[in-house]
Amino acid sequence: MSPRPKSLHFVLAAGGTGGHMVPAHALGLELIARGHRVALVTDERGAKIPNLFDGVQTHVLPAGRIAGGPIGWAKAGRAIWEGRDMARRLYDTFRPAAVIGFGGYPAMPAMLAAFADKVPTAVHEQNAVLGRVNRFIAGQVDRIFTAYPEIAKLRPRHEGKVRLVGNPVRDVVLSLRDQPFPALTEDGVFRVLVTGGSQGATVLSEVVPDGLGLLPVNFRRRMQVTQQCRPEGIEAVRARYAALEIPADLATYLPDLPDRLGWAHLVIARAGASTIAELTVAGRPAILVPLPTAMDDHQTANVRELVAAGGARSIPQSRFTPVELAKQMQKLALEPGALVNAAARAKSCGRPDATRAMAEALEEMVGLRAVRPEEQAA
Ligand SMILES: CC(=O)N[C@H]1[C@@H](OP(=O)(O)OP(=O)(O)OC[C@H]2O[C@@H](n3ccc(=O)[nH]c3=O)[C@H](O)[C@@H]2O)O[C@H](CO)[C@@H](O)[C@@H]1O
Repeated sequence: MSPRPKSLHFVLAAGGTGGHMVPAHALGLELIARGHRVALVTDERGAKIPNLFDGVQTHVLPAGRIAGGPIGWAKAGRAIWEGRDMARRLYDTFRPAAVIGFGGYPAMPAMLAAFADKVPTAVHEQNAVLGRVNRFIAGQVDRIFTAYPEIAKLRPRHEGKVRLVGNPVRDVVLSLRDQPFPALTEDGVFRVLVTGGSQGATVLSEVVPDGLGLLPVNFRRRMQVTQQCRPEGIEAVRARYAALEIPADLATYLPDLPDRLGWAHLVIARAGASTIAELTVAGRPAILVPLPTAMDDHQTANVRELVAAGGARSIPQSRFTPVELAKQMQKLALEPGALVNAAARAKSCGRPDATRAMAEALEEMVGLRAVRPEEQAA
């Protein structure tokens, strides 16, 4: 056991989607539990996500999106510069030992300020493809934490600073790992969780109810659905499930999603990085529909490992129809043993140690603890 490190300050900088904020939050709690102090830098959206970072000092920075031609770039440049100055003022008083970026545009000014102030830096890449902001600053940071091994292969020149840790998930998701897969009986309830990531997904509202409606009636009668819907589609989804007589609990956001995950026999979802991390930590089989417009098609890249392991099926959005969904559900849910087998395979892809590994590597980076020999070899 290494000696207890002294308390330091860490700044976490994350764009405002759940995909960036959830792993930042998990790391933040771990650092606080280890006796450190944490400040969060994000945008307006990130500061409003319910139940995250309550009690942690939060700073909203202007963040420019690099898009829209020369006028857009000039506007973005001004916002980033202004954000960088604000971050430097924060660092003057907060004195961070390191600044850790989780991607997204608000991370950019925080990282630029850290470079200017010569504060040690790290980024965490949740996806199987390096995101735009992370790619831009990869050459300058001290560590690149990744969730997928592909990143080191794609960027050989950064290999020495890449650490494969996985995606940090909430403790309540971690606790699901020790629980058995929910009992499945031929006449028992079959529970389905449908989620489109932190912003929801219209295509799931349009296709899933009709797809479930095509399943054999004796199976449909046993089904219970929890579905996260976009607000504009929620009433149509409610009406469709009522017509199909499938009990469905609908919400635009599920703050208790981890409990619902523990409850579910099958998940139908987008392929955001945290969703996949949660499925693999908990060990839940899934049918995934990667978002086709995700930057560099990163959601398609995210599903590869899990699909190859047999823990999920992936359907490209262009082929995601009620008939295709029903077909895949029959294979996964109605063939004896297939679901439990897929659950075990999903679990084999989990990296439940991500948060602790990342916190330890950060402490090592700022010189608080020695690297153990087995870590050096990893
Ligand atoms: C639309 C988009 O660009 N999505 C990107 C965004 O993630 P996005 O936020 O869409 O999706 P993720 O799957 O990564 O994360 C969603 C998180 O929100 C939580 N959740 C979701 C719905 C809900 O009702 N309740 C709830 O708690 C999930 O449990 C999960 O922890 O960043 C990820 C990480 O860079 C990327 O992989 C995604 O492609």
